[in-house]
Amino acid sequence: AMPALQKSRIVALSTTIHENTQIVDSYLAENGLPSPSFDISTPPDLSLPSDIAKAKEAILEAIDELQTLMLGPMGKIFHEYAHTPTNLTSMHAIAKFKMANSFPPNETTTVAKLAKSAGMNEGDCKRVVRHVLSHHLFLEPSPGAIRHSAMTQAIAVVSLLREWMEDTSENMWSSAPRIVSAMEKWLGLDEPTQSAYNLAHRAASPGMQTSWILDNYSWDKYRSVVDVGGSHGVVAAELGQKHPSLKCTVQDLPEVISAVKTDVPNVEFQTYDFFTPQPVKDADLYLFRMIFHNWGDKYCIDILRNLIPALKPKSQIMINDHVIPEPKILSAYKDKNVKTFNLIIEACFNAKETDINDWTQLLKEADERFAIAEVKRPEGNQLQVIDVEWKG
Ligand SMILES: C[S@@+](CC[C@H](N)C(=O)[O-])C[C@H]1O[C@@H](n2cnc3c(N)ncnc32)[C@H](O)[C@@H]1O
Repeated sequence: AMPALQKSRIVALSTTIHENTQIVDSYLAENGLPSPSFDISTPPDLSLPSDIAKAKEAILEAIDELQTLMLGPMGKIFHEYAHTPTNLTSMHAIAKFKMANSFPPNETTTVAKLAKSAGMNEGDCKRVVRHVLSHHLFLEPSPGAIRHSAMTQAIAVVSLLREWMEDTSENMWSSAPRIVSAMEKWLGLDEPTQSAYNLAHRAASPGMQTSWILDNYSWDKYRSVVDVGGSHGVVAAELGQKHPSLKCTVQDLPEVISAVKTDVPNVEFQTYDFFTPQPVKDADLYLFRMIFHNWGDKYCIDILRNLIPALKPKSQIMINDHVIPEPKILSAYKDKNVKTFNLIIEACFNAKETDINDWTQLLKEADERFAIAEVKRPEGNQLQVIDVEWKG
């Protein structure tokens, strides 16, 4: 018998792209949504139901691998991998000079006019515009005419996006060139280079939604919850609203608590430094959402030990944070995001992302009575939940 013809990897990938693109396309057509383009008719964010989002993920994963294979080893390094710093330079300029905000979405401008309203040197402006045009930020419908693309419009409309771009370029990536020197110089040291850096706005980014923990816990069985480092009450506000009988306390540093604007129903805000003993005794649940990843091990241990005097037998501790998945669980495409974040937090805080073995070790080192009851990995969410029970 003839051996079955084996599809090569690149053809298998192109088939994945083809089939899943059809799924996404039919969904958009059936729901009267615009087909993605660079035009400003494309909204800043397209939310898809989970089965369609899965097809989209499959496309992106396959494209990523196919692109790497087609570039080849040297091509990948020269023409893709090494380009990141240049992208950051133009991202910095776009955000800093508010270039996307300097003319309205429906108008056409020129480099000269854009430079003037953004307060830039014309030559610099031209170089930045040329670079970002190659990434579909701005469009050039005819030579010299500059219009908004879907991307620059998103930057203009979503002010948090522009702020995030500026913040990332200035505060995070500015330390990138020094990470390797630091690795060389301070082998394994735990000190944060910067503490209490408020990343609360990241809570809104895709994959970090609060909805999973809100919807998948029987909150009604608790009477009191303390959200340690709870910022402006991202989680507590919703808890207080949905479960009025629950007593919610949000704790954070004075500068964060004093900026809490509105009166949030059923939520009490309290100034507290988590490197000092926990003042709220005997709560049913202590929540730590995106707290530990900012700190090196010895600081995490300190935070945990400061909780002990407040705990009663069977107190619950919920850790909602990044847990590095076991090798091979994520696709290379998703893994890139996780590992990038890992380098960012090393750059900013000298902290590390931890896998489940590291978490187990860390809790044990803090105190043998911290017992992991369950680890949950909500689908489509970058944050996992580690349920810990106090065996005191
Ligand atoms: C990444 S944010 C997480 C905020 C919130 N838990 C969430 O899930 O969106 C870290 C929070 O820890 C707070 N924080 C930093 N150092 C602290 C300290 N020593 N005591 C209490 N809170 C602190 C920060 O102000 C910030 O609100």
